[in-house]
Amino acid sequence: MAGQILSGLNSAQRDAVTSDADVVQVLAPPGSGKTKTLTARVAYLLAHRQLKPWNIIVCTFTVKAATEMKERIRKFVGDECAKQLKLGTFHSIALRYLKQYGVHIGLAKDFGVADTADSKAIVKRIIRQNDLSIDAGQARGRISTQKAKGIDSEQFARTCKSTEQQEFSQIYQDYQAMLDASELLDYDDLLLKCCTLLRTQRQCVANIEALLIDEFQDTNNIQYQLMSLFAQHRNVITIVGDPDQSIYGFRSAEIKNLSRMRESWPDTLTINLEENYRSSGAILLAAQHIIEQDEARPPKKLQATHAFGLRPILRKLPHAQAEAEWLVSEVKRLQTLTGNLLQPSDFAVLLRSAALSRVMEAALGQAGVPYRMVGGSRFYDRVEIKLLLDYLRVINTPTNSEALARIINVPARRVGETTVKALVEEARQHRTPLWIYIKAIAQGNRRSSTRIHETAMLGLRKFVGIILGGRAKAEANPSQPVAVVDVLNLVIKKLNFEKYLTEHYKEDHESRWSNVEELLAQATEASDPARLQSLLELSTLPAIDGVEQAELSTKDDALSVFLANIALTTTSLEKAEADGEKVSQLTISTIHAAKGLEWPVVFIPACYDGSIPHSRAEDNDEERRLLYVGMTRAQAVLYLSSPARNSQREEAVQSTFLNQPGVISFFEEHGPSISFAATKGLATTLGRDCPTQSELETCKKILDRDEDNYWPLNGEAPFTELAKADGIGFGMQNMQPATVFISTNTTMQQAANFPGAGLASAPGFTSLKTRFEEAREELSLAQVDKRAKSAKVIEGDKSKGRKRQIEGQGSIATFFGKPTLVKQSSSVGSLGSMDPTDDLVSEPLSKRLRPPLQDVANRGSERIRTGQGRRNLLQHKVRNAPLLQRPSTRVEDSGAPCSAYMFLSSSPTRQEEDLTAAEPSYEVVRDDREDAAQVRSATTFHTTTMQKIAPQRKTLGMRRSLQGWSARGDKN
Ligand SMILES: Nc1ncnc2c1ncn2[C@@H]1O[C@H](COP(=O)(O)OP(=O)(O)OP(=O)(O)O)[C@@H](O)[C@H]1O
Repeated sequence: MAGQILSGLNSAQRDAVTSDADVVQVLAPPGSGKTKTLTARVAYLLAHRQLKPWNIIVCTFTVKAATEMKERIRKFVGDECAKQLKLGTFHSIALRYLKQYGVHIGLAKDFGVADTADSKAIVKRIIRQNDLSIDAGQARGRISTQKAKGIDSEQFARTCKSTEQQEFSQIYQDYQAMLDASELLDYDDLLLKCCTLLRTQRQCVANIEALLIDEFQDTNNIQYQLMSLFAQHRNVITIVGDPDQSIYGFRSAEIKNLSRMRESWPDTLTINLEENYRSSGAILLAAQHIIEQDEARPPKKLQATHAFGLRPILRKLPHAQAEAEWLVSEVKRLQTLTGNLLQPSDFAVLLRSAALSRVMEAALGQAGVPYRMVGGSRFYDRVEIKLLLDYLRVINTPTNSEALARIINVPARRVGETTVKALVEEARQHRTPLWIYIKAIAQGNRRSSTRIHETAMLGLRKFVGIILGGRAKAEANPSQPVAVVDVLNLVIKKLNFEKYLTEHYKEDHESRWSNVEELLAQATEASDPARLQSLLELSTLPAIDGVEQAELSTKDDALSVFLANIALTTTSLEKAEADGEKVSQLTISTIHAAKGLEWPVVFIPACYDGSIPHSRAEDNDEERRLLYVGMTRAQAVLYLSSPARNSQREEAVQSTFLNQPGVISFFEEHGPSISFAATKGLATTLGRDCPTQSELETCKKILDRDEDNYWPLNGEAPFTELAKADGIGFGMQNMQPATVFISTNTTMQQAANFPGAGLASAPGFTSLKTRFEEAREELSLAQVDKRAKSAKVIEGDKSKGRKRQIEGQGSIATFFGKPTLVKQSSSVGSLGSMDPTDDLVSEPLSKRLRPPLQDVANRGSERIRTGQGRRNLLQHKVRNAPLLQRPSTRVEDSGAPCSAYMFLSSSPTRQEEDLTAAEPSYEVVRDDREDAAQVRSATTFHTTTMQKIAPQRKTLGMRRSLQGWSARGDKN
């Protein structure tokens, strides 16, 4: 049995599993097998040391982790034995003890558990009753913080000094008294009371022979105390953790608990695991570089067991929507070019904030990529979004009685449930739509047979007023299309929606408001006349002789079309779910909720300041660790990206963590070329069978664009967008709403006067086409030059046949399958001592794959323009199309520098305060509240989102839009 348990473990892991030490700390970086080791140790203690399962406590951080661990242990020791383990979250184990022994500390036998909503309601009542000025949400949070520190209401009362503290202390005491009177324990109490129990009734845990804890770095003070109390008789403790992955400081997690433990048990044996079994060397190297920016952190070794693999990607995009579309095109490109070696379930999009998912969901939906949300709801399922959409639905179609009944008293306006029921029934009896019926009552044109209280009548009038106001707004200017965003803004204003969210969702109102901001951004897009027109054109069916066709117009139908798209989106999601389809799905998750998980391909979009590090984060080091956790979820391919403008159209600056000197040298600027060798490498890293070369060749033919070369590397708009501005086959009205730069000495005014093709002939205007031709020529000359140099460096290079290798990118062939350059999985490459200035040929692989620092500094547009790239590993081939950087400030023919870049946007920019980056609203709840229901399937096959209608999308991803350019590029 022991042999079976230990097989597949490395020697450090075996040492940890079989150690005779009483107290063992296994400290190790991500993917080094901590959880695997802990699981094996439990099995070992049961099988080899003959401990009884009911005498072992195993604490995990989430229910999911507990379930997975039990499953793994079951495989070693059988179902019966595994079932008897005390295995679960801290909260669930505490609850078991309190249920069984709580009477000893005066707990009622049938005490209840107050959930978050109950707790909030109690605090609110106390504040109202005492007419206090403290914000209820904050007070609830403070109570929880105090409890997490093990400070009860009486202890707090003894120490408080200021009036403000005394006020809070009063709330804390009253709150606790109310819980006690109702025989309720809140989540924090479960831990606190369990501590009290185990302190006073030590014999309750007299049987405990061993205690094991996963994710120890995220334990808080009270959990630490509980640990000591569980183990108080034998003091046999094994913990696994990684200080670099401590990301719950904002929930009072104490990273110091690790050193505290060593002080409490000086004989603690610390075992470090250094080998990473999850990620490719390149991913580890980049992640390591990021985490090492924290200088206070003790240096640690991290060794890759996989080959170097594909260098992670740090991609710049012009705006959030482009970022989402690029992401989807990369998913499809990778999936197709690897011959379906990668399935959608192999991809994860990890977000700093839940609100960021809206743009991603829309793009995935549009492309028909099935996805699921981990630990949260899809965007349109979020309460605040559903509510606002219901208002828009009723404004658009007041006879939608279903939606009307849902919102008539939300936010609460004293139209109680009984009144609503009565009104619905009366309307039904009179065969009148509910709206017509209540409007008549509210306007005094009809009397209800049920008595409606005066306050309810006021509420009803208010509601009718909002709907009528919305309708009036929608019809305000009969000659203009309905501006969906104006109607939505009106509803938000009339409902005083931000205040409503603040009052009703104390703990996460900011992230909910961010969702509202996202919906506003979407409504803004939908209000753009050009987009509306295209949408209507797409909706219009061909005329059929003899069948009368209603004519749709942007003027009257904007709101309907907006809502219909959302409805179709959600309906297809629900249908797929209802059909119980088991489809491979991409995962969208917050980084917090992704902890402990892994995927072959990981995207971390929105890497800009304000998002990560988060604008409201108090601890930047914790934000960096969060990025590190996200990056180390990736096994084979890691994409980081940042838009120049976020979804609110505000300027976004790439994350400070990624802007540090040297960081760029760990990343590619674009997605990888997927050659046969690259696919073989991916298959090796993932332990999968590789499709044959001919299968891959067939797959390749499906794609028009087999490289990540649509969006320029510098984060500006693609050439196609510029071409539109230049009138090359596109009308100005079809322009991307994003930024469009036009190098010209015309003024903004002139540009406005010369829409579309007119620009090209405006006096003094240098055609974009001309500029790009010039720039392209410059580029190709520089690259021909560079290829010649590179050919000298690496004699006999045979890579000419490769599709393209973007300048500066290490050859994929060098990453996989070439013994001289690649360490295969059997060889372990240390990542500890890389010097980026070392020479290419004589140094270890990981050094060779990094550019020299001086070149790194030169990267970006200048490098591409002049062709001075970092050293290439093998001969490269210039990319075939339009990865051109836009010409930077140039000297005009006249000799005068042309610095007056025009900045045009076809849709208005919004002025609102930055609320994009919200606290994650669906992070994993690390206690018993989390359950399987938090992983929601969201299979999508829809292609009906607003994005689909955007004309410029026709050029995206799989379709080649600039055949002429590509063809010419190929000749280079
Ligand atoms: N000795 C080993 N040989 C091969 N694979 C291993 C070994 N140890 C762990 N692994 C694999 O490495 C991956 C990561 O393991 P595990 O989840 O236990 O790591 P972890 O240290 O807990 O990671 P994290 O801290 O990121 O949650 C898993 O796929 C696991 O099966």
